[in-house]
Parts: sequence; C-alpha cells; structure tokens
Amino acid sequence: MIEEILWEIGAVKTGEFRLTSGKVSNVYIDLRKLPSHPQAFRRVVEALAAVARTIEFDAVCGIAVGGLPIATALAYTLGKPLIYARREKKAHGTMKQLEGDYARGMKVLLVDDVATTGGTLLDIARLLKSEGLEVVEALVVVDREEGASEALRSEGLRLRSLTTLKKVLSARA
Ligand SMILES: O=P(O)(O)OC[C@H]1O[C@H](OP(=O)(O)OP(=O)(O)O)[C@H](O)[C@@H]1O
Ligand SMILES: O=C(O)c1cc(=O)[nH]c(=O)[nH]1
Repeated sequence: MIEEILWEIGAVKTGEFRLTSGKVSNVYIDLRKLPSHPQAFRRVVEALAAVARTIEFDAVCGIAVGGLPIATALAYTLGKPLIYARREKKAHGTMKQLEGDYARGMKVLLVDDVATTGGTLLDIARLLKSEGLEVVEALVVVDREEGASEALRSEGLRLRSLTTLKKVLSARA
C-alpha cells in the first residue's frame, strides 16, 4: 500500500512546518526522498502509471523540485515525452520557465508530488495554457485535501491522487 510505503521510507514527518501556501501544519509529506528508495519509488511510479494509463494525453509535465523525479520516472515508464516547469522563470540563460520540447495543442498530464491548496498546480496549469498546451488532468501522489481538488475543478480540471493525507495518517503503524 502506498500509505505504508510512505511511512517505511520516513516520508511522513511530524513537527511544525510552514507550507508553500503559508499555512502551518504539524505534518509534512516529504516525497523528495522517494527516489533514494528504489523499490518504494518503483511501486509508487507503477501505481501512478496504472492511473495515467486510463487517461488520454501526449506528454507528462513535472513540477520542480519535488514533482520532477516522479514525473520523469512516470514519463519514462509510459514511454511518453516529459516537459517540466520551474516555479520561477530562469533569470539567465534561456530565461525559460517551461523546459523540454512541446508544441501548441499538446495534451498534458500535470504531475506533482503533493497537492495542498492546489495553488502550485493551478499556476503551472495556467503557464501551460499560456503556451497553448491543453492540461487534461492533474495527478499527485498525496492530496492533503486542503482545497486543491475544488480549486482545480473551478478551472475545469480534475485532480487525481494515489492517496490522501487522512489515509496516510490512519495507516500509521
Ligand atoms: O498545493 P500547494 O498549496 O501549492 O502546495 C503543494 C506544493 O508544495 C510543495 O512544493 P514546494 O513549494 O515545497 O517546492 P519544492 O517541490 O521545490 O520543494 C509540493 O511539492 C507542491 O508543489
Ligand atoms: O503544502 C506544502 O507545501 C507541502 C505539504 C506537504 O505535506 N508536503 C510538501 O512537500 N509540501
């Protein structure tokens, strides 16, 4: 089970954490360490691939940093092209925010590690739309169920997840 895997690799942390949205929480899911555990990583990516195979899309878009290794492994597993978004536009070099090769009209599956308010997914969905891409759905490992699903729905996007924070916490050994 995904929830058990997260506990096993120590991805569930307790303490006091400031979240991206500015909220404070006493629990934090740290999936940045997932690729350091190859067997767990493979199981999570296989579970994501099972969901992704039910969706029609042309390319995976990962969100740096936490979502990028996961999206990369997912795209590789599915044999789909990968593009990825920085949280901020580069201030030098190419000056880009969206990396990789893409074309207008491409159907994209947006992938991240965790969704809380959905602000990050929405920002990147808007970036993709501004480049002429079509975001078909968003897929994350953990939905904290703190507004992301509703926020995405209000812009016509469905959020899918492998699990929720509630399920992770109730699976605690
Ligand atoms: O739904 P939201 O309220 O937007 O929060 C979720 C976002 O927060 C985390 O990223 P973080 O900003 O910590 O960046 P990182 O992945 O680069 O560490 C997480 O990886 C999501 O992208
Ligand atoms: O909302 C966030 O910033 C956030 C929450 C969480 O549990 N894990 C994470 O990586 N980010």
